[in-house]
Amino acid sequence: MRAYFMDDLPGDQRLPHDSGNAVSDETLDKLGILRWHIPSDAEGQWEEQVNVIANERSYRNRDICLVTKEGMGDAYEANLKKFYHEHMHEDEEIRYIIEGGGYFDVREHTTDSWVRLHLSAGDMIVLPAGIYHRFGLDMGNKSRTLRLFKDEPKWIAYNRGVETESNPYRLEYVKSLEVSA
Ligand SMILES: CSCCC(=O)/C(O)=C/O
Ligand SMILES: [Fe+2]
Repeated sequence: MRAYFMDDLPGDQRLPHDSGNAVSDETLDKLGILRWHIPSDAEGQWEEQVNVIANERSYRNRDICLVTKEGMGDAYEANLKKFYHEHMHEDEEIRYIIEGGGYFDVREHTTDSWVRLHLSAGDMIVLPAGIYHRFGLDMGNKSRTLRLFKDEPKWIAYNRGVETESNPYRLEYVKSLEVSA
């Protein structure tokens, strides 16, 4: 996984948009982002390692999300738009990339700039509840991603806005940033 500040220049969102400023592990830790690399081998041994993390962190449910034109059919364009719209969730966003790749962009709170996390096969991340983020494909146009959940699989996105600013999970996340500052 590579982490860097985005350049915010116009152009295809699937391009790297790399400003050349890398983001340190310390910054990612402060943002509350957990990350691992577990090589995605054909024998499926990766799943055993993912299961260890899932058990430790009580992730009881899972599904696979295939983000491709073929996988999503008529819903493809609408889903891509939805995923790339800045939002937060009331649960952690736990993702393991089985195949392909993509960008998880997260907001760095002190500057409100986008930090781009470029994930490829074998990368696993946990985004904390309440963090503003978005997801987009890279130029490979494909991601097969394992999604883990503490409870039943669900996907509820709260788009950034006045109302979401007072969401209790957002407030709790903002408070956690103050404590770690
Ligand atoms: C690659 S998983 C689909 C995108 C998603 O679940 C999400 O919440 C993006 O922020
Ligand atoms: Fe999300």
